[in-house]
Amino acid sequence: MAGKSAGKETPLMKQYNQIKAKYPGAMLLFRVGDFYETFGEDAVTAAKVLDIVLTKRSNGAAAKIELAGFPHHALDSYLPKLVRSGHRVAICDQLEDPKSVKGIVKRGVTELVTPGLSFNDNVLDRSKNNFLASIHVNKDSWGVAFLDLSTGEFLTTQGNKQYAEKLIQGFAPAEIIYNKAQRKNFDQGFSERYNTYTLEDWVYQYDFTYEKLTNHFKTNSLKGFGVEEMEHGIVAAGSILQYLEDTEHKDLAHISAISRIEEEKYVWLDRFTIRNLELIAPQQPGGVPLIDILDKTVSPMGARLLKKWLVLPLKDEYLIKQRLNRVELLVKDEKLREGVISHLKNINDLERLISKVAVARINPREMVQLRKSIENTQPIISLLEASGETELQKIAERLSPCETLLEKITTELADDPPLNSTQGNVIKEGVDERLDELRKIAFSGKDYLAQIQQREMERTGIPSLKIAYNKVFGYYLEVTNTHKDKVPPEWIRKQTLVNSERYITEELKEYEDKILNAEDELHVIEHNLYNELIRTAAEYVAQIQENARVLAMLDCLASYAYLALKEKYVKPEIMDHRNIDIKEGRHPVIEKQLPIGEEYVPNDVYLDDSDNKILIITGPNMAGKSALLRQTALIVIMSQIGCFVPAKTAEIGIVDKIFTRVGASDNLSQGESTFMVEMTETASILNNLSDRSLVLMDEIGRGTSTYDGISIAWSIVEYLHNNDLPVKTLFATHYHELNQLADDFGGIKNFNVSVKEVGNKIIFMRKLKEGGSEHSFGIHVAQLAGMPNQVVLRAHEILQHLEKDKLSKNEKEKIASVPKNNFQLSMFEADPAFEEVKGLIDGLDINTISPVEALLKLNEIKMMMKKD
Ligand SMILES: Nc1ncnc2c1ncn2[C@@H]1O[C@H](COP(=O)(O)OP(=O)(O)OP(=O)(O)O)[C@@H](O)[C@H]1O
Repeated sequence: MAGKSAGKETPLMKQYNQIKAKYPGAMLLFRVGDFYETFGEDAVTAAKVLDIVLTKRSNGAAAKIELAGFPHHALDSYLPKLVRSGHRVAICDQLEDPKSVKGIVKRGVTELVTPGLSFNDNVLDRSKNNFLASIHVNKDSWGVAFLDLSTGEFLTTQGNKQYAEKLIQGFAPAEIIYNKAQRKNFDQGFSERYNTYTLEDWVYQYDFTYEKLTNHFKTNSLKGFGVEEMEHGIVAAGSILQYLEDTEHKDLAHISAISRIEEEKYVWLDRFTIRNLELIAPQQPGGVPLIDILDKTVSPMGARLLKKWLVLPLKDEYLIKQRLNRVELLVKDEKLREGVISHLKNINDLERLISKVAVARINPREMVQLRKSIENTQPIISLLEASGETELQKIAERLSPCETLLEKITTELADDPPLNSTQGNVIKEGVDERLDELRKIAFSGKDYLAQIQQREMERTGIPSLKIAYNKVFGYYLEVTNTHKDKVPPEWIRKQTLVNSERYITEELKEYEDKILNAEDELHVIEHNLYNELIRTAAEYVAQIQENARVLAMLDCLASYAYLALKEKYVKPEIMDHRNIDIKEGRHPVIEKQLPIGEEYVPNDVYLDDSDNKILIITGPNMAGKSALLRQTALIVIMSQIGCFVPAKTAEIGIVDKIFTRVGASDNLSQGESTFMVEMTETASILNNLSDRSLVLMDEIGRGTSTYDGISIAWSIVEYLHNNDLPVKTLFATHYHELNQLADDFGGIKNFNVSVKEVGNKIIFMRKLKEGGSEHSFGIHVAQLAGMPNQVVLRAHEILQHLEKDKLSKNEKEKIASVPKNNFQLSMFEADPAFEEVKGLIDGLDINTISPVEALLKLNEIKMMMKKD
C-alpha cells in the first residue's frame, strides 16, 4: 500500500493516502502538475492496461513505490481504456490554482467513473445506452432499476426473478449494483457476465430510498411517476441515487423523471428467446444478430431506441398499427422520406448533448453541434406538417423548434470555437461591447508593440532589435552583444545571456499591462457569456429531451421504411383473431448471408386455434427446420415492433408471449447445456402459457436417450394440445415417431422440410410440405461433413438393422449384435458369380482411396459385370 512503510511520508503522499482510503476498490488518478499519477498496485495495473512505463521512486518513507502516469490532456484517451477493462476510476484533481497557494495544493476526487456511470464520449458507444442497473434481491419479487447517466433515462420495475433476468438480458447494463448482504442470493451468473458492485445493507431500505427519490425530484410522493406502489422498484431506484452520490455525481438536473417499465404493455420474451433468436447479440462470435439487419437509423438516439423497441415488442393493437401506418406513409412518399432522413443525419446526439447542458459540462464545440441539431429540426417539422397526413402531423406537433435558443446560440457563439471556453474566440463580435473593446485593445496593443520595435530600431540603429515575451518579466527588448553599446540609458537591463541582453522600458510595461489585462478580462467575459449561454440552453432541457425522443422515434420509422424498400418487406396485417398466416415468409438474417447465386426459399406457415395449433416439423438435418421456426417468430416480432416483414403477405393475430426452447446440445457453448437446464426451462414454459402464446420447440428431448427423449417430446406435445389455452406451437424434431400424434389429435399437423434423393445424394429443397418424413438423413450429413468412410458405412449397417426391427429390443444389445460387414455380405452372398468383384472390393482401403481412383475401380467393376 502506498506510503505505509516505516519512515516519514512526504506531505503529497500523505494527502494521496488519505484520499485513496476514501475510494476503496477504485483506481485513483492523482493530479500532480500536468500529470495524472498512479501509485502502488494502481500503477502496476495502469501500466499493464495502458501500456505506459512503470517506474519506482522513493515515497519519502523507507520503501520505494511503483509509479505510472500520463499527461493530463491524455485523460480522454486513457480513461476509456481503464473503464472498458472493468475498472472503477476516481479522478482526483487540484482544487486550487497551484500558483496562488503556498505549500500543498488542495485536492479532491471530482468524479468516480465506473463502467455504468460515464459522461465521457470515448467510454460511451453512440448507438448503445450505457445503463447502470440496480437489483434489489428479494424472495418473490425483485426490484430492478436502470439509469443511463448520459441521457438521463431512469426506469424501474419489479417482478419475479425470471422477469428481472429477462430485463437484464434485454437492457444489457454496463454495470449492476446490488446489496452486499444479498450476495448469496444473487445469481452468481450475473457476476460472471457483468461488471458488478455491491453497496452497503443500509442503502437498500425502503424509507431511505423513497426519501432519496422524492428529494431528488422535489416531490412529496412518487405517485406522479406511477411507481408509488412499487416497493422493491423504489429501493432499486433510490439506491442508484445513493451510488451517484458516492461516485461524486452531483449535477443530476437532466434526470428529470422516473418511469415504470410497463411489463403488461410488451410481449413477454424470456431471456432464452432474446438470445436464441439472436435479436441483439449473436450466439456465436462473428454471427449477425437481427438488429444489425434492421438498424438503418442515422442518429445515435434512433439506434438506441430501435434496440429497445426490438426487445420490447408491443401488444397494443392501436400502437402497433400506428407505427405500421406511419412507416407506410414514409414508404410511399419518397421526397418526404429522403428529406427527413437527410436532416436527421445532421442531428447529433441530442439526448446526450442536452444532458451535458443540464450538468453544465457542454463544451463550445458541442454547443455548435446542439445548434446544428436544432437547426435541422425545423425543416423536419415543416416536412411533416406539409405532408398533409394527420399521423405525421401529430409527430410534428410534439417537436419544438426552440427558435429563441437557436437565435441566441447563432448570434452569440463563434462558428468554429475552441474546445475550451477559456481559450478565447468563443463569442462572436457584436455580442458584448466591453468584449469588443478589449479585443481591440489586445490586438491594437500587439500592433503597437510592433510599432515600438520599429521605432526603437530606427532610433538606436540596432537592426536586430527584437521584442519578445516570457512569463518571468513579460515583454522585453532583446539586443545582441554586438549592439550592446547602442542601448539608450533609460532602458532597464533585466537579464544577461551568453550572446545577448534583455531590457524593459516604462512604455513597454504600460502597454504590457494593458494588453495582458485586456486578454485576462476578455477571457473572463467570454467564459461568463458562454456560461450564460449554457444557462439559457438549460431552460430548454425538457423541450429538447422531448425533441430527442420524438426524433429518435422518427428515425426508427424512417429506418423501417428504408429497409422495407431495400429488402422488399411488406406491411403485416395486424388482426384481432389469434391466427398467424404467413405467405412466402423469409428469414431476414439468413437470406442476407447466403452465398452469391443461392436464393432463400420462402415458406408458408399457418397456425390457428383449431386444426393447426401445433405443427410437428420433421426433416433431415440441415434441411432448414430451425430457420423456419425462427423466421416465424422473427416475423411476428418484427410485426409487433411496427416493422414491415420479409414475406409476400403476413396476417398476424397479436401474440403476447414468445417462448423458445432449443434442445440441450445447441446450448453447449453457453456452458449451461445440461439436460436438467433444458427440462427446467421447458417446465417454466409449460407453466406460463397464455392464450396468445407462440411456442417454438427445437429438438426438445435430444439431450437424453432416444426413448426418454421421444417420451418427453411426445408428452409435451400432448400437454400443449390438451391444454385449455389455444397455444400455437412449432415443434421441430428428429423423432418421426411423433408424426403419429397427428392421427390421434385434431389440432396437430405434420409438416416436413423436404429434400430430394438423387441416387445416393440428397438435395435440400428447403420447402415446407404437409406430411411427415421417413428418415433423418443424419448419416448423409455426417458424410457431407467429411466423416471417415468407415464410420459412415458402419452407421448405415447399424441403421438398416435397427430400422428393420423398429427398436423392439434393448437398444444396446441390438447395436452390439449387428454383425460387422453385414452390408457387403448380404449384397454379395446372393450370387457367387460376383466373387471376382468381391475380391477386388475387399482389396480396397476405403480410408485411403481417392475419389478418382474409386471411379476407376467402379469402372473396372462395371467391365467385369459386363463380361459375365
Ligand atoms: N428456406 C431456406 N432457403 C435457403 N437456405 C436455407 C433455408 N433454410 C435454411 N437454409 C440454410 O440451411 C442451413 C441449415 O438450416 P437449419 O439450421 O434450419 O437446419 P435444421 O433442419 O434445423 O438442421 P438440424 O436438424 O441439423 O439442426 C441454414 O444455415 C441456411 O444456410
